Amino acid sequence: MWRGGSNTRTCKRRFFSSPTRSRHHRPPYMLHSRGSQHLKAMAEVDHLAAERATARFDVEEMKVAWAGSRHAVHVADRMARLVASDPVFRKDNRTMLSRKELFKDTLRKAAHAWKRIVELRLTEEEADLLRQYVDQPGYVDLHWGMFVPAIKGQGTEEQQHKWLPLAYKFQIIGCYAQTELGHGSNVQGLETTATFDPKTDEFVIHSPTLTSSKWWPGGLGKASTHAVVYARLITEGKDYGIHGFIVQLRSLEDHSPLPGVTLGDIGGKFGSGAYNSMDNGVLRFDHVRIPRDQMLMRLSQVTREGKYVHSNVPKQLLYGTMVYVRQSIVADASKALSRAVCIAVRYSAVRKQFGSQDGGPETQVLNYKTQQSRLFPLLASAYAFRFVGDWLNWLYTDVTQKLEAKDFSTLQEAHACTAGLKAVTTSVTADAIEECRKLCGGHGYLNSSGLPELFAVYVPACTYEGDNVVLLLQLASGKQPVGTMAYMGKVQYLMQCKSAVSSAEDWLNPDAIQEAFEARALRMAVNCAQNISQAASQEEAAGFYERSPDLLEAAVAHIQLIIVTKFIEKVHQEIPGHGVKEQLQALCNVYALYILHKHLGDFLATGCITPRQGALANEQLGKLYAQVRPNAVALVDAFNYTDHYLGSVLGRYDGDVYPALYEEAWKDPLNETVVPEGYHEYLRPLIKQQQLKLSRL
Ligand SMILES: CCCCCCCC/C=C\CCCCCCCCCC(=O)SCCNC(=O)CCNC(=O)[C@H](O)C(C)(C)COP(=O)(O)OP(=O)(O)OC[C@H]1O[C@@H](n2cnc3c(N)ncnc32)[C@H](O)[C@@H]1OP(=O)(O)O
Ligand SMILES: Cc1cc2nc3c(=O)[nH]c(=O)nc-3n(C[C@H](O)[C@H](O)[C@H](O)COP(=O)(O)OP(=O)(O)OC[C@H]3O[C@@H](n4cnc5c(N)ncnc54)[C@H](O)[C@@H]3O)c2cc1C
Repeated sequence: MWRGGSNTRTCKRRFFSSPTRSRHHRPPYMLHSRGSQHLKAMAEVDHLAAERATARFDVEEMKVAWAGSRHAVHVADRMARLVASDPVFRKDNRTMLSRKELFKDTLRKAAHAWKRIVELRLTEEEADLLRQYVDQPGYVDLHWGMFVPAIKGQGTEEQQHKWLPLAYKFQIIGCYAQTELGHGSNVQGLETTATFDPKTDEFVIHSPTLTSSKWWPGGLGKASTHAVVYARLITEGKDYGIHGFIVQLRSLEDHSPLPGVTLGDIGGKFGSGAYNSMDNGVLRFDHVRIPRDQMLMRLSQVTREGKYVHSNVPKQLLYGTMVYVRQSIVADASKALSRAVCIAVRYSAVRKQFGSQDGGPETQVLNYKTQQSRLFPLLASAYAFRFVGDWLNWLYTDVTQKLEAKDFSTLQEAHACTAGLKAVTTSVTADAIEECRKLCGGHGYLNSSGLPELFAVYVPACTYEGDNVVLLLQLASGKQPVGTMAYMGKVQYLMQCKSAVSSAEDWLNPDAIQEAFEARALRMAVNCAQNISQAASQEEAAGFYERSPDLLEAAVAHIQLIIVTKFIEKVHQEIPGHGVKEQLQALCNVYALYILHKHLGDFLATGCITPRQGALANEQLGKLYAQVRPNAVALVDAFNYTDHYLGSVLGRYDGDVYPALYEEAWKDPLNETVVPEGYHEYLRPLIKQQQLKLSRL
């Protein structure tokens, strides 16, 4: 939800309380009852009906393909409607609230969501969806998304037994306090200390410097009572590096900070509304004592005597919570992207410009080839990210099960894939939301389009949970040709193969696409490896550093190959529903050929394809856009988003955009009075002064 709070208060103030408000200042259609009846009648018209009629596939079945199962469609539908119909979850003035009002509104919504979850005895799946549709970043995201998973992943059974029930019932509220003012990406560089005191069997948590202040954790600033704090473990005079500790921050009686704890909010963030609903916080410790058993001890322990014992597991398991969150961020990318694309496609079908010579209808902007070539790749990317997200979720579940059985063989692959996919999908999505804003012309810049706030909320995903560049470099440092890197085992073939494409249609062959993408990714990786060894005769690290810009591009090529591969695999599956498979096939081809066209330099420079084959790919892309065009609106309908969730007058399901835009404008606080505040102080004297000057001439 992008906006929040009750609309009643603003309406009353707007229409009945203002002494300076003129009746004639209302929108014309609100002046008499006939006007509003007319508006109602208009609202019943589906302005996009003609678009929906041209779809060549079964939209209901596409909803199933998008959601993953019939059950998933059904549950999502119920939860979305539950939220949309509840006045507490209204979100039509969020960008106009002050920071304090917005934060209080977030607390209110979170409390109400919890009440509904308990009253309706919702399952975990339903509760997650309900929170998703409430759609306002807040402390609960970190409580459920990071605090609980950190305890589950890094706590012993006893610790889980003690802390999880408290967290599940909201008897405590937790956040994830890792990043510090001086260090975020470099986790090993964190400065907060946890020194074991064997005399009292406690850890002393301390912030030795200003730069060691915890800085950024969501939910920390005002809401959390507890945190999982990452600190350097020091025992018997030795520093054992970063470990997690459960630390109580605030009183459970009156919410005041506990002795030795200094904490607050770090201040306003990018955009109005947006992520300002979240209380990202600052936290300092002055020798705060916690019992020894509040160190998360699944991976390593400190004994009563102060001895450090490390279980026989990779130390990177400490980063497990981040891997978990990165895979959910990939799933989320397709949601954010599909929302923006849904708005832009529907509005582009409604919006008309030019094309009429004789006063007849103008052209829908969706019919312009340039609009299609900017928009349809984003539509295809939304589907591509959805399916690769499903696969990543499978990979994560698989690695988790293996870890339970002490099999760590796929840990590195899971880290590389989550890091790389998180980086690529969030960067593309952030850029795509901005592109959708431009695709909606001037109206896209209005808050009521929903796009500015969607962008402002989404864009930090490129930074949080690992800066995208840092994560891509992690991927680039991967060494073994296993899992998704297995194609590297075909090095001899892929280094010399030549694409057999000789016509535009040949690019519809998934094998041709797959081979071109594999050869490009492999050749870029091999080029990097060769350049690294040439750049640094003595040390590999120096060469890696020197060639890191090229490594980034090679990492992106590898991730794009994974996305294309998983889309192709999806389309190969049995997919029920008239025309559904064909549409997905077309979108898969759009995605792959668009990437090929956009990165043509890579494909040509590595000699995977010829310039002529590149031109044929572009020719085929144009044909695919024409194939997508009649299905575009139905393809975004398949996302199954309610108007409430979309939060956009431009993306309304019925396409009745103009009355909605007009009505929204009048809700702005500036329109509460006809004559603005400040007129008598600043405008009138100015005008009068000028008039006086003129009269003297
Ligand atoms: C919460 C739910 C979210 C859902 C998302 C929905 C979004 C919806 C929008 C709004 C809703 C609001 C919700 C928003 C939530 C925001 C949450 C944000 C929370 C945070 O940001 S928490 C802080 C995150 N911080 C980071 O990510 C830091 C990044 N840095 C690192 O990860 C590491 O420091 C590093 C990986 C870059 C380097 O680590 P280091 O120990 O120095 O390691 P290296 O020497 O480079 O590598 C050593 C070795 O380890 C391997 N390795 C590294 N990491 C991992 C890992 N995670 N798993 C496994 N293995 C790992 C590495 O490859 C090396 O291996 P090798 O030796 O080469 O074999
Ligand atoms: C909205 C939001 C919510 C957050 N929530 C939380 C939370 O709940 N809990 C928490 O602990 N943290 C949280 N964070 C912090 C977040 O995880 C960090 O900001 C993130 O990991 C990036 O680290 P940094 O800020 O130190 O960036 P820096 O590492 O300082 O990055 C600055 C620049 O340096 C570049 N750079 C850094 N290292 C390298 C390198 N090795 N090679 C090349 N370039 C490099 C980066 O690409 C970037 O351009 C949040 C951040 C935001 C914005």
